[in-house]
Amino acid sequence: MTAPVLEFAGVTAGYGRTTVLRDVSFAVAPGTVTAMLGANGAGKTTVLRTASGLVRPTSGEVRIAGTVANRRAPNQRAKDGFCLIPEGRGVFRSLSVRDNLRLQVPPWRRGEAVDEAVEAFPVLGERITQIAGTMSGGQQQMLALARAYLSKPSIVALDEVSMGLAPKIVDEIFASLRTLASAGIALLIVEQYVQRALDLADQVVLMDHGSTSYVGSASDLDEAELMRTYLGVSA
Ligand SMILES: Nc1ncnc2c1ncn2[C@@H]1O[C@H](COP(=O)(O)OP(=O)(O)OP(=O)(O)O)[C@@H](O)[C@H]1O
Repeated sequence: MTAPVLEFAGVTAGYGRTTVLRDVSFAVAPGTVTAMLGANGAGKTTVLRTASGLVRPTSGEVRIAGTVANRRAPNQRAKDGFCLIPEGRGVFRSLSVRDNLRLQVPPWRRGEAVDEAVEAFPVLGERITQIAGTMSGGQQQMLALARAYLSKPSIVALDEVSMGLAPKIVDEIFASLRTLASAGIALLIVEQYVQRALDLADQVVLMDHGSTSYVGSASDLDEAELMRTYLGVSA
């Protein structure tokens, strides 16, 4: 069987003396979409930061492509196939769209990279010479997704990519996420639009006060469990 692209095995982690994640375990299979949901402060961003190497576990293991990654630095994890798109994007704001795309790939791929990205993300084709920082938030987000697409990672983790965007733009972002998924890239999505995330997801991880309260298929998810996690009420 192929190893999960990302796996947490009993991970406990936090900031300084503050423990945020407690005994978190889940796995993302290659080419699948996982939605990580939970109330504000439940620890979702901390999971992504721990996966990317910005936060180190105090116990448990983070594995990327079947190899223990606890001691691997963020740039090494990127080489191992893990790509994080943080809240607030990840584009070079002072460079053009074209240069943002070209810089994402090694020199010998630069010629084809722009065409490849524009084919998958046509919106960028109309703006290829525009300075990234002058584009709208949604367009910049699309550029960040296109950059991720070009680096051909095995998994892209996304933190609230639709934050603050108009609904029509959010639709476009979700269409782009489908493009990534259909290219065989696994996704780990932290998203405030719960229903949209569920529509895309194969698996759901529910976070509740730093622990998982549900890890399983999206279709088996009990609505009462979801309500409990978000609202702290028993339905
Ligand atoms: N740098 C930090 N130092 C100390 N505590 C932090 C730090 N960042 C986050 N925390 C704490 O960790 C807990 C989990 O935060 P985290 O951002 O992971 O949650 P979240 O589920 O992503 O929430 P939200 O949906 O509000 O972004 C919170 O109690 C938060 O205050």
